[in-house]
Amino acid sequence: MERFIWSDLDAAAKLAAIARPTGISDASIIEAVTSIMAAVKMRGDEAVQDYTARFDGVTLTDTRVPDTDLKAAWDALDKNDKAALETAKANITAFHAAQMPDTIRVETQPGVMCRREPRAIEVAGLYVPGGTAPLVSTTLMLALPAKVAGVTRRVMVSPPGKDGKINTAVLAAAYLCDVTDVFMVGGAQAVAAMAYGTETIPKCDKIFGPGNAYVAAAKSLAAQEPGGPAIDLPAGPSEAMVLADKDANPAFVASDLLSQAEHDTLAQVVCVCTDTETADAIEVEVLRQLATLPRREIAEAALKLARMIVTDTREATLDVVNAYAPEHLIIQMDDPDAMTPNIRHAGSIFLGPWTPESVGDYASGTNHTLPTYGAARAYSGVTLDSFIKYISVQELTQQGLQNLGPAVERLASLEGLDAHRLAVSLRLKAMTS
Ligand SMILES: NC(=O)c1ccc[n+]([C@@H]2O[C@H](COP(=O)([O-])OP(=O)(O)OC[C@H]3O[C@@H](n4cnc5c(N)ncnc54)[C@H](O)[C@@H]3O)[C@@H](O)[C@H]2O)c1
Ligand SMILES: N[C@H](CO)Cc1c[nH]c[nH+]1
Ligand SMILES: [Zn+2]
Repeated sequence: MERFIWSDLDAAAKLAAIARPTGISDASIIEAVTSIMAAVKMRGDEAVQDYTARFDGVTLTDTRVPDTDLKAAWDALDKNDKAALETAKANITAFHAAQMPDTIRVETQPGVMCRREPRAIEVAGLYVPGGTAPLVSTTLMLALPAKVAGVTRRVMVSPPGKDGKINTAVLAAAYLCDVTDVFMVGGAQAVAAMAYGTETIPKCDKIFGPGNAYVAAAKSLAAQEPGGPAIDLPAGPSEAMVLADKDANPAFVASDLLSQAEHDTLAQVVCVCTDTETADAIEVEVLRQLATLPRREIAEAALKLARMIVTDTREATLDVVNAYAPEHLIIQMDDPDAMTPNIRHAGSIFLGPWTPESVGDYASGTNHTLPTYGAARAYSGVTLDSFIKYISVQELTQQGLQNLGPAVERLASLEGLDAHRLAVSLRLKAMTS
């Protein structure tokens, strides 16, 4: 891991020390994704099939997964796997159901009643990654809140494997979470299909979910289209920042760093440590654990982008966090929760030695679809609210319009919009005639 002593760095060197990998925003990725999206817009399913053959290596004439396959996948699942999925489902459902918003009602002044009513999105497109690992858990993280929110149509896409099928455990999870439609499509072509609609894949109102650099680029391009879908958030290759002090367990810290490094060659992991000896021990542990991992080639590539930043105070440590805005922030320091109020930017926080990052990835109840690449400065991860929008409603009594009308007439006049003013004036006049 490249090492930096924070207090030795000037402002520019600090920014360089916490720079994101450039590969994610490569012009070549944007160019490739732009042409995939244009082709799917023009040629629909035919283009989706061409790209599936090119990128996933399978020729599919029908991408829809029949409902009977979802049930069969669930029935065939090992009972311990079923139990684990059910535990995750219960916790994720409980945490997201508690986020259900109520109608807000305010009488802003006498006779002027305003309210805000929640409504679920009608058609949600859920992207479940499957390029290098079948992310069974992402099915739960997207489909459960969508169902709790009341989304009518919950459309899931995921890339097919070399056998021309979606991984069975992903299909079983789709059954458990009551997904309404499943299609075997991945990458930018899947996002394009949900953005524009094809002969078989419905056009979605909003597209959700994480993915690699191609998926993330496709979502952001789709959101820029006039009349295009909304998107949840920029959720690209995974990131973790672990904060450690002299008492942190180096093996625990290393395991959290590696758990995100193994996701993608473009994943970035950063350790911020207040003690040089502990930093050394963490690096030794990273190499020791790395050697045991089946996905060590991916993790090894990601570790080339990794950073070890040595700070001398808790305040300096917090400065690094807020400047980086990590997707995951794991705090293995004394009194970790005392740091939370001073953290302005992070997707999800994991406090103390007994909270490995993996619990949030799978089953604590929080959502693992989280903002990457510094987007935590402005975005939250997926919540129940991501599947909900709000309609505002107002109703005035006669007295209400008498009270408020004169202000509205003045404001309309200030803007030179006389029809607006008249809509009030003629009603006020009607009250007195
Ligand atoms: N931020 C989050 O909340 C979060 C959560 C889970 C996973 N992730 C990230 O999701 C990603 C999953 O990536 P993945 O690759 O395993 O699966 P994926 O499903 O995101 O991507 C696979 C697809 O990428 C496309 N693709 C691959 N190479 C291509 C190329 N050269 N040109 C065009 N398209 C190409 C293919 O269509 C393939 O089907 C990882 O980066 C992981 O870190 C992020
Ligand atoms: N760490 C990922 C979010 O960046 C989520 C995930 C799914 N499976 C394992 N991990
Ligand atoms: Zn993970």
